[in-house]
This record gives sequence, C-alpha cells and structure tokens, in this order.
Amino acid sequence: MAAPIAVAIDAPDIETAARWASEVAPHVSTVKVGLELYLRYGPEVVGTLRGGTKTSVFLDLKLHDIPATVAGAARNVARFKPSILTVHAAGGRDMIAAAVEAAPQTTIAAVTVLTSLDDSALAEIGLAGPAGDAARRLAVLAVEAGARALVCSPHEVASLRAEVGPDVMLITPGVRPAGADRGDQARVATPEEAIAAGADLLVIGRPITRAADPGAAAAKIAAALRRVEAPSA
Ligand SMILES: O=c1ccn([C@@H]2O[C@H](COP(=O)(O)O)[C@@H](O)[C@H]2O)c(=O)[nH]1
Repeated sequence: MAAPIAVAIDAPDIETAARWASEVAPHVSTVKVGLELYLRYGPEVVGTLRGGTKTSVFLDLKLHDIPATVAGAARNVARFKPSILTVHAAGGRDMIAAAVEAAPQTTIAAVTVLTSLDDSALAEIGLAGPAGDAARRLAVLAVEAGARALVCSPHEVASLRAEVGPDVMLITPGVRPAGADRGDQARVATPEEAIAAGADLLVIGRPITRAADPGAAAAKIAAALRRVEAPSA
C-alpha cells in the first residue's frame, strides 16, 4: 500500500514536476502542488500530475482573504477535484466556513502555524505563542468552522489530536529524515516520529525531490514508516 506521504512537488517547471511525480508515485499516496507551480501553470499542472501518476493531488494554495473572495477561489479550484485544498486558519472562522461551503467535495485543510516559524518569529508578528498554543487555538477555531483537516508541525500532532479527536485529518510538513538538512523549516521531526505521534499524512518535499534518486528516497521513507506502523512485523 502507498505510504501516507504527500510529496511536495515544488519544481521550477512542469517537465521536472511530471518527472518527480512519476518517480515517487509508486511509493506514496499523494503529490502536492503549491504556489510555485500553480502560479505558473494553473490547472494544467493538476491534470498533468494526476494523469501521469494516478495519485491524489493536494492543492496547497493557502488561501487567505475575505470570505467572499476565498469562497470564489475555492469554488473555482474545486472544479479540478483536488483531494485537499489549504486555507490559512488565521483567515478566521467565516473565511474557513466559506471555503468549506464552496468546495463540498474537497477536504479543506486549515494551516495552523507555518512550520517555518519558531516562537521568536511568532512574537515578532504579534501572534501569541508559543507555537504549540497558537496551533491549538487555531485548530479548534478551524474545526468549529467546519475544516476536516489541519496542517501543523509534527510537534503539535499529539496535542491537536487530543483537542480535535480522531476524525480530523492531521497533515504535517516540517518532516526531515534523520541527518537531513532542515533548510527553512523550524519545527521539524523525523518521518517515524511524525507517524508515531499520530499524523495521518506527512508532507515531504526537498528530502525526496532533491535526492539523486527521488523514487528511491520516497521508497526508503515509505519502508521506514511501514516499520513504525507494524513494529512487530
Ligand atoms: O506549515 C507549512 C505548510 C505548508 N508547507 C509546505 O510543505 C512543503 C514542505 O517542503 P519541504 O521541502 O519538505 O520543506 C512546502 O511545499 C511548503 O510550502 C510547509 O512547509 N509548512
């Protein structure tokens, strides 16, 4: 079975994106399209990756605007049937509810606190921290507004799970295999730690896509996750 990994296909062009996606597709459940590709190619990139791989396509556009504008945007992209669409929880209750209502066939995932932010970055932008507390506050708000999925760092998975229960999908970027470069990510953990904490879907980009062999890198992480899920096997 494909591992619960969404590979972040943050590629400079659609040819590279299609190559990475087809290499990782045998090993993972999902490929993720973000702003870099979507702003260049629009819906074409969703069709290309879905057609070439048969994996789910997660559209990580992190919508954040007034409710009417987000509703319109969510309605438009829902036509391309992404499995998941992200909005920023900080857009507020009405904005999240508007996205959920506008895209009933798509799982709306609310981004709590970006995994690139640490406590001092949060203080600088005036968001009451620490990050774990802010993520919990935003998670509760988002779920009350109708979101069925949350994006958080692996560090917050256990406390969010306790807060929102078993039915909300917890999606974690900020995942780095042991020894991998953390780059611009601040709140990180290994794939094994994230899955053991109870994450449903791990978002992993550069540790896979920038490897010499992305397919082999994805297969190696998928195998490590299987060992966590079935420790006695
Ligand atoms: O809080 C967040 C929300 C989204 N992301 C996205 O996940 C990937 C992570 O890529 P890596 O190369 O594994 O760092 C990227 O597409 C981000 O836009 C996130 O990192 N943190």
